[in-house]
Amino acid sequence: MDLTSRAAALDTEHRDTDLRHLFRLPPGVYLDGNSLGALPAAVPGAVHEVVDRHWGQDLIASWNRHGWWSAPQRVGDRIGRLVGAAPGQVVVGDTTSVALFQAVSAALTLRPDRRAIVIDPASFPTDLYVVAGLAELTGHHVVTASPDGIPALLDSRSDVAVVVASHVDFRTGRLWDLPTVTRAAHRAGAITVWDLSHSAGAVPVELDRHEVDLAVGCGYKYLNGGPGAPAFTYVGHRHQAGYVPAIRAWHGHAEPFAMEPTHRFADDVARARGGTPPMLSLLALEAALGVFDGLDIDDVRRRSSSLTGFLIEALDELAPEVEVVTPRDPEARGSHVSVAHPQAYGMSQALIARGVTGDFRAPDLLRLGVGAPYLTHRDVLHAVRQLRAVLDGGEAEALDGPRRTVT
Ligand SMILES: Cc1ncc(COP(=O)(O)O)c(C=O)c1O
Ligand SMILES: Nc1c(O)cccc1C(=O)C[C@H](N)C(=O)O
Repeated sequence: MDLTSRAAALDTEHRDTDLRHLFRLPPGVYLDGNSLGALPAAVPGAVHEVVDRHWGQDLIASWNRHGWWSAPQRVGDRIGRLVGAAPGQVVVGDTTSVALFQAVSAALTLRPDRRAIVIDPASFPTDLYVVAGLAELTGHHVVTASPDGIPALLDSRSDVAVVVASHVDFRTGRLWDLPTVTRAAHRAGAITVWDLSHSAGAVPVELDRHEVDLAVGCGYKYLNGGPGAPAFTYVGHRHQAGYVPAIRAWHGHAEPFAMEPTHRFADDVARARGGTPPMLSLLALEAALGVFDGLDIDDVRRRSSSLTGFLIEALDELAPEVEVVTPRDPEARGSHVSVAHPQAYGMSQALIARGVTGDFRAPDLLRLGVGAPYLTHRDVLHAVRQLRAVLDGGEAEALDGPRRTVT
């Protein structure tokens, strides 16, 4: 079957999970949902309501009347369903960087006699920076290891307090073996902190089932919460009593309105709350999560695997000169596909000019993110055909100048 017919057949096979009607999509093909997810159609109205009625009319009463106060945990539970966390273990509020700082700092206090933090050196830079800064502050030392090397490393040392790793590598799209790394960490007596930014809303995580300790993740990628949407933090039930993050803010106090001069942690996951959350963004995220109502994360995953698999197939057939660096094994792949090419920057720019938005990651990667609910196999094929045209027309070479991109 040719690629056009395959795309049509696969779109028919996956028609139940085609949720494009729930999004506002501009013309073209958007392959950057792993950086900023598309706009769910319900969000503009919800934000208007929050600004106009909650803020504009009801003002301060909205904290109770419109459930502002309970939103971090209410929205957290909705994200929890997507990452395999039973209610009462997820809160939403800070940026991912701050959430990670808080989670790692709390993990260190759970293992006070250990001096090492292990982190994947290929982590998203903010994770490396946060961990390095925290280690400097506390006198811990940082040891780097790729997730597939972490179990062996842990078997050889007894000083590791925390293991920090991303479930999906933001460059290659490699999906790491979370259960194996988590089990190895537990054997070694260490706490795991997973960054789920590139898996939440795209890949099943099953946090409770795998007894993950702590996790954080972005709200604006596959969860489609919008630019600057707050991040989430997961604190497994068994760690809640001992969860003591470095920044003790008043929304995490046992009795915030007692206005006591000293901090006392709430005795549930509310203790992971920070200061006042960004309410407009938080409620935009809540509206965006409506896309997943009635949908199981396994349904999203099936669609995503089919789309990324077909994307690789089309690249192999139509653009064999680019090197697919993302695993071909669907079990080892997140929801984006990256290709390496010396002119990847020019390719990304030429594709954008043709209405296909992916992104460039230095030094030589073109990343194609698949927000499965709003993409079709036809879209994916169109994108690869545009890439073929870019290569044939020498467009990548022409545009491969200074790399000024911010995305
Ligand atoms: C794995 C990972 N962690 C964290 C972040 C970002 O953190 P923040 O929301 O603080 O900018 C990103 C993307 O920007 C990411 O890909
Ligand atoms: N968070 C971003 C931002 O504030 C500006 C530009 C891009 C981003 C991203 O999300 C990048 C993304 N985490 C990545 O995987 O590269």
